Amino acid sequence: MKQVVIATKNKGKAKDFEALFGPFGYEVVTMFEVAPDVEIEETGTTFEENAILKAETLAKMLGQIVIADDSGLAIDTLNGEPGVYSARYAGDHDDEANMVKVLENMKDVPEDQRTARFCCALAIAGPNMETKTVFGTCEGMIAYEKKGTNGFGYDPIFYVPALEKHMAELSAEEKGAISHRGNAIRKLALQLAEFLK
Ligand SMILES: O=c1[nH]c(=O)c2ncn([C@@H]3O[C@H](COP(=O)(O)OP(=O)(O)OP(=O)(O)O)[C@@H](O)[C@H]3O)c2[nH]1
Ligand SMILES: [Mg+2]
Repeated sequence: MKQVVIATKNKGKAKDFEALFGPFGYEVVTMFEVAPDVEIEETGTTFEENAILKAETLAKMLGQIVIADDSGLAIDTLNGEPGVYSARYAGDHDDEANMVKVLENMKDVPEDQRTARFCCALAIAGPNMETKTVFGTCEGMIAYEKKGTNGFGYDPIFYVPALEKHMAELSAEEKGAISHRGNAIRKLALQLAEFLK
């Protein structure tokens, strides 16, 4: 089976990518398989910078093409927070604490001011090629409470008006059809066949 290497240690992202790449016959390989002891420090101030950092670091180490994802939640009334710090907003990769902090910060915000979007920068890097980035978003609202058990991160508190559901109520396939990650991947689709052959 053809493989695509993703520079991630986030199991939720890996599941999202499996749903997106699986139908095209690609097996998703993550850092858990190819570089479990490697920690890449995310020192960038934008999603793109961090995605490039992760993709180029692992591509150099492995000598092969790698895709990286840097993503997060931008809430309008919080001036774009948690943004690039989404994974470490309250506790380091503590999804529960992160959601509690958002709900607490938003508890007095009326419905029409609860707009937000998920953002995803993907970088693809490898030997003898110029690194390329694409960006995808998904518009929604911050709910007043959690709903659903699928997905990861802030999915239980992210309401998707178009589907009248919280993101965590969607299957991985349904999420991929409308998500920031799915939208970014679709922008990369034309290049992917060429890069990953
Ligand atoms: O509800 C969510 N649904 C999503 O679809 C989603 N995508 C991103 N996020 C949040 O943003 C952080 C990314 O930070 P991030 O790009 O640094 O990734 P990460 O540190 O989790 O893994 P890695 O890929 O860096 O190894 C994640 O941890 C989450 O908190 C999401 N939340
Ligand atoms: Mg990270």
